[in-house]
Amino acid sequence: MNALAATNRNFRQAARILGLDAKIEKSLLIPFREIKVECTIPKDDGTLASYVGFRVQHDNARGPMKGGIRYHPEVDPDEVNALAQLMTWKTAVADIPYGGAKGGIGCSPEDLSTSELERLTRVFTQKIHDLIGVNTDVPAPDMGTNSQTMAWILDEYSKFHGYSPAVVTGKPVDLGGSLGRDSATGRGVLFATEALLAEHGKSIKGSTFVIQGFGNVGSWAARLIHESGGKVIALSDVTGALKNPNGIDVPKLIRHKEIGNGKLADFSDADRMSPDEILTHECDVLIPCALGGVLNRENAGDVKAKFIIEGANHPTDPEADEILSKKGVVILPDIYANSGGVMVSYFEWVQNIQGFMWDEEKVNSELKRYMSKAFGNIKALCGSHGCNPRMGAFVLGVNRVARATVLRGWEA
Ligand SMILES: NC(=O)C1=CN([C@@H]2O[C@H](COP(=O)(O)OP(=O)(O)OC[C@H]3O[C@@H](n4cnc5c(N)ncnc54)[C@H](O)[C@@H]3O)[C@@H](O)[C@H]2O)C=CC1
Ligand SMILES: O=C(O)CCC(=O)C(=O)O
Repeated sequence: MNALAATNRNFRQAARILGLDAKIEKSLLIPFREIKVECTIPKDDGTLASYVGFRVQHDNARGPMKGGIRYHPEVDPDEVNALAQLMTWKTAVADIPYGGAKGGIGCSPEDLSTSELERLTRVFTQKIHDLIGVNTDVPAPDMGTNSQTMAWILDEYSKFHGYSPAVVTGKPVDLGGSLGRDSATGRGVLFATEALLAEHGKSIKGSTFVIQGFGNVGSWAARLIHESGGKVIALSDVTGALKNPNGIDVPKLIRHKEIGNGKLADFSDADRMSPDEILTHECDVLIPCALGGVLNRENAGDVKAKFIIEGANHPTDPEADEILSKKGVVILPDIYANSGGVMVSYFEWVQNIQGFMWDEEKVNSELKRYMSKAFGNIKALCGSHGCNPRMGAFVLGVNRVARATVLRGWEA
C-alpha cells in the first residue's frame, strides 16, 4: 500500500473512533498547500542537471508547519504528502505548538559533490523562500540531509529576509542550533523503548535489538542502547547488514564509519548477513530507522521481534500492522517513537526566539519529560478506546488538531 493510502487509512480510523464531523475530516485530509518546483543547477563538470523539489504544508491549525527535508531518489508527491500529514499528527501527539509539513528533492545525494549539493539546496531555497518562515513553516533535516544542509537554507533565506536563525532547526550549533538535536531522534527512540519495555517488566539491559538504518536516527539509537546495556545483535544500512549474537561493538562501528569513512558492510568485528533477513532476525526489539513501507504483507508473518519501535517514518504498512498485531507484536508508532527529533527542534526554535541557549542536560531532560508525557497520554487512550498504540497516538493527535480547527472557526 502506498504511503499516502496507508496514512489516510490510519487517519480515517481515528476519525471514526472520535466521531469526527465529516467536514472536519475532509478538511484535515486536504493539505494546506503543495509546492512543486524545478531546480536546475550547473554540475561541477559544467553540464546542467534538473531536479524536482517538493514542500507539502499539511496543516497549521496548531501553529507554524514543521518537518524535515529529504534528499532521496524515491521522493515523490504521495510520499511527501504522507510524511507531511504524519508531521501534523506527530507535533500534536508531542503537544508542541506546530502543524505539519515535509519536503524533499528527488536526487541521490551520494552521487553529488558537496558544492553540487550546496547549489541544489540554494536553488530550492530560492524557489520556496516566500512560503517558509519562522512563523509559517520551519524545515529541518531528514534522510539524506543534515545540519550543513540547514546552514545553506538559513544563509540563502537570510539573503531575502534578513538573518533568521529560527527559520530552520537542526542547524549547526555555531549558527544557533540546539545542543542535543543531533542525537535527539535516537534518544527519543531510547526513551520510548525504555518506557515500553518497563511496562512489560523488561529493560534495555538484558534485551536484544536489531536496527535497520545506521544514519542519524539508527546510529544514535544503537549507540544509546549500547550505552544503556542493551545488546545490538544485528544492524544494516544501504551498504549491507551485520550480525553478532554476542552484541556488536557499536562505538567501534561508529569509529570505523567516521574515521576511515568506512562502509558498515566492511566492519570486520561482525559477520555479514543478507540485508533481506534483518527485519525477520530473532530479537526482542526491532527498530526500523531507514525507509518507509519496509514491513509489509510479504515479511510481517516472519517477524520474530516482540516489540517494534518505529524510528523511521511509516515503516509498517497497514496490512503488516494487522498481521503483527495478530501475532501479539507491540508496535510504538512513528508519530510517537521518532518524535524526539521534532521535540528538540521545537526547543531549538524556542531558544532562537528567546536568544538564550540551553545546556545539553536541560535539552535531554526536557526531551525525556515530553516523551514520557506523550507515552502516558497514548497509553490512557489505548485503555479507554481498547486500541493499539498506533491508533491511540492517531486519536490523540487528530483530536488535538480537530479541536484547534474548530476553535479557529475553520470548520464551516
Ligand atoms: N533525522 C531525524 O531527526 C528524523 C528522521 N526520521 C526518519 O528516520 C529515518 C532515517 O532518517 P535519518 O537517520 O535522518 O536518515 P540518514 O540519511 O541519516 O540515514 C538513513 C540510513 O538509512 C540507510 N538506508 C537507506 N536505504 C536503506 C535500505 N534499503 N536498507 C537499509 N538501510 C538503508 C542509509 O544507509 C542510512 O544509514 C527516515 O525514515 C526519517 O524520515 C524521523 C524523525 C526525525
Ligand atoms: O525536526 C523536525 O522539525 C522534523 C523532523 C522530521 O522530519 C520528522 O520527525 O519526521
